[in-house]
Amino acid sequence: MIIGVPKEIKNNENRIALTPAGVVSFTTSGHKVLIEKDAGLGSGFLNEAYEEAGAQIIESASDVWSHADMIMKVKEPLESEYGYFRPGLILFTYLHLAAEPALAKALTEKGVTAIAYETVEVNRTLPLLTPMSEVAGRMAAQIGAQFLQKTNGGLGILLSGVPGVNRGKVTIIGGGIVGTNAAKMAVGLGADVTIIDLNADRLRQLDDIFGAQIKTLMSNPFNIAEAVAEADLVIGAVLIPGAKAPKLVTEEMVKNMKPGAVIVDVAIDQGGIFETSDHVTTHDNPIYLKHDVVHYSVANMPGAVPRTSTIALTNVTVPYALQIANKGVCKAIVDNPHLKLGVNTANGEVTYEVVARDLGYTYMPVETALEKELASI
Ligand SMILES: NC(=O)C1=CN([C@@H]2O[C@H](COP(=O)(O)OP(=O)(O)OC[C@H]3O[C@@H](n4cnc5c(N)ncnc54)[C@H](O)[C@@H]3O)[C@@H](O)[C@H]2O)C=CC1
Ligand SMILES: CC(=O)C(=O)O
Repeated sequence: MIIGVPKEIKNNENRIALTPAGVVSFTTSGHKVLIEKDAGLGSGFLNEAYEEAGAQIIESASDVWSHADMIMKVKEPLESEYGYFRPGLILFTYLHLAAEPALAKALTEKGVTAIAYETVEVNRTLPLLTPMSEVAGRMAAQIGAQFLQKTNGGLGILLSGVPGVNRGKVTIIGGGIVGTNAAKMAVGLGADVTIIDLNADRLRQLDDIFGAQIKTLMSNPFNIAEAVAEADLVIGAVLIPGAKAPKLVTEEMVKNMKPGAVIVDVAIDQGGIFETSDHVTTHDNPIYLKHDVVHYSVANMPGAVPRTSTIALTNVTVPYALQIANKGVCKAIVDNPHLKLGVNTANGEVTYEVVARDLGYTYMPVETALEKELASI
């Protein structure tokens, strides 16, 4: 198979979908890898390193897209890339389609087999999302601390406090991978941390991990309103896999926050959990003020720490990509039901149920969408 890796074009997206080590995994299995020139530079990987690993460096994005059987990316394709879509093309990347209706339309109109990293699921865990959630969760506490500084528009609070002065209050909504990693950093910074989740077992696990260093609360509108009003920093970390994020924090709750308090809505890639985080921001211009509250809603937070993130991401994506390359997409998804859950579109159909529901498509199981192809393997 020919695997193509274009340069990421999203604002300040410096990750790349394959490292030179990843290239070696493909070339030793007999595949050909095309890397767009300079695509690895942001992560510290030179063109020469890819060539030494056996890849071919290609000058233009369009040549990478048009010659590859499978495109590996990090972020969802942007509008300027939709023109490269064609029937039968395999796309393996983050998609977050429930928040990207135009992309869903382009993928289905062009018959792309699009496999989303974030919906590959193993025993109710999301192995291809986890490492980036670890990165974004850890960043969320650090970014919150930064924007709480008066000089950055915030309240002027040091999360640790100092002897004789209260610690800053951090409320984390969603206690999964992002939430746990945000809590680790916030506890490390000395903050007063509350984690809210809907899953009582998850709250028990968090209590076991952190003990008296955190408080836990069941997720309901009453508890959320109270914890949000008290907080200096609120981190949004809820996920319902594949689905548009629920708006758990209403505009009224945000109005009750202190002027200069900070919201970091990590869940913005699925649409965000705050009614007021109504648009995505970029690393170039990461914040805006609404009701005097600082909102940070960057959808590619790990793109700012690309060296760490590229290695962490490709550690987990390459084994799945190799299965697709070695077996072809149909045999790979038949053999691996976890990977099958990643397929969001195929042959013009939306094949992930909650994405279809949230975007108003008729859901078609992937076995039905790829019936003919599956019959011939
Ligand atoms: N902005 C960015 O750059 C990045 C964003 N993310 C996003 O962060 C979000 C969280 O991801 P993970 O932590 O990996 O997900 P996860 O699945 O590990 O955790 C989600 C948590 O939300 C909880 N939850 C569900 N409904 C809830 C409710 N109504 N109230 C409170 N809690 C509820 C679940 O019980 C679970 O513990 C996702 O949207 C993910 O795509 C991840 C990485 C980077
Ligand atoms: C998860 C995701 O969308 C990211 O790492 O950018």
